[in-house]
Amino acid sequence: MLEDLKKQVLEANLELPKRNLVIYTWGNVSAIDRKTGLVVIKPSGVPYEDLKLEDFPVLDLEGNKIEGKLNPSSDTLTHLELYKAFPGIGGIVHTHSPWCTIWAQAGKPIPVLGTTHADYFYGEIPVTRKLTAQEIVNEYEKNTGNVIVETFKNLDPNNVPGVLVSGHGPFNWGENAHQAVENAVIMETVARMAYYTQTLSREANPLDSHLLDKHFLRKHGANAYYGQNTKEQK
Ligand SMILES: O=C(CO)[C@@H](O)[C@H](O)COP(=O)(O)O
Repeated sequence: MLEDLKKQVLEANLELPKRNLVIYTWGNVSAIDRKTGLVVIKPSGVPYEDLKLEDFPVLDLEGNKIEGKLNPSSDTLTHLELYKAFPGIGGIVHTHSPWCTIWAQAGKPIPVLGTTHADYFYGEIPVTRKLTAQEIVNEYEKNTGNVIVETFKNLDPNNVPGVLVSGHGPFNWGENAHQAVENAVIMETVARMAYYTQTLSREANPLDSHLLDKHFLRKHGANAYYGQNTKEQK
């Protein structure tokens, strides 16, 4: 089981440079086994081309290292806070992919300007508030996770599988590491499309809520709570 999880996380990490989401050793992917609560994450600072299965640190949700010689990613505590707060997710990815990072640095959420976005994210892609000086100085990575969880207090992370950390970059998640990376690739594409849409037309408006429902629901099923609009449709 743990070996399968390591294989999944290795493959998902190798997708990041392949999909042009990272350069050098930027970014990281992790996954969790919900039965044991064990997390496998990319080792810190290792070039993607040098990653080997035996390199992957294994931790518990409190951050105690169970296995692995190398140090876990510097973003580990952020991943762990998200696994604790979002029980439905099985994999997380963080990158500095350029288009999402541009929106994160501008401190702006990505509006739903088209059906491509609506197929994967039920609403705008939110941006967190900035961390306070205190939150940066003390437990920065843990607080980065906390500010993401705070951003989702009225949002379902299963319906919006990503966020922009203000001044930093994107975090995405999914049922497993592969789906988390797929959501990261899609969010990077949507970020670029939204940037150019707004450049072309300052009047570009967020999608009509019925169209948003239609596109998101037909892909993700009508069981989850999607807000007032969907209830009106029933
Ligand atoms: O967000 C950051 C740095 O700001 C990280 O994503 C690094 O880019 C990768 O760190 P490791 O996972 O190698 O520790």
